[in-house]
Amino acid sequence: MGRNVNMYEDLKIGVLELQGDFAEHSAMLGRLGAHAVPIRSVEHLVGIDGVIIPGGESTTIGKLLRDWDILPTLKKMIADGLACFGTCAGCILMAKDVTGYDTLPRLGTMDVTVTRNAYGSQVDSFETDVLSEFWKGEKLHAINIRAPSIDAVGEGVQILASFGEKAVLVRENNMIACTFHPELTDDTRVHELYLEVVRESKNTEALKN
Ligand SMILES: NC(=O)CC[C@H](N)C(=O)O
Repeated sequence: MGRNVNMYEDLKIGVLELQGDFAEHSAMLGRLGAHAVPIRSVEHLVGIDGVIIPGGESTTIGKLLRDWDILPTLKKMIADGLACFGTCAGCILMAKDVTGYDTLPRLGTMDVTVTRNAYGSQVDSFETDVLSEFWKGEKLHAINIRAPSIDAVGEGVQILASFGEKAVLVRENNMIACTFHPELTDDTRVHELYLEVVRESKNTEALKN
């Protein structure tokens, strides 16, 4: 489509590799020319321009984030403006409120309320087209695997795509989250949007210094 893939080659994006579909995120970043940096310990966070929290099992990823002592540092970096993108379990880990799972160790940086497994169990996983307000009503194909739902969003949260009454892709300042899995499709739009958010937060950071 005439896109210059090298436009993101200066960006180093940490991909949390504790559990889940991190490899697909790294592959997507590679397609867009950005560098994927595996994050498995707190030292790996040094020098990254953004971070991706993949889909998987939020209870497992949350526990490992806590037990491997990555959680407090990463949480602070995101609160201080590091661009963060979470898909599915990643969205759950970013949510301030998780219905019925108050004690789930998580980042809790985004002003949204989510419910885990909102559409049922693994066998109820489904694919559908959703409406993307952000891309002016163009369709976005959403793969939902034991997906959470976003039930409420705070004032500072923009809804970028929705499915029926539910927001499925949201942004709050330096954070974006979705309940589906764009990394499992050929469509690079959501990752490109994220890399633009990374670029913006990097520029804001540069202005501060
Ligand atoms: N595909 C996914 O990331 C599923 C999320 C999972 N149901 C959880 O609660 O963590």
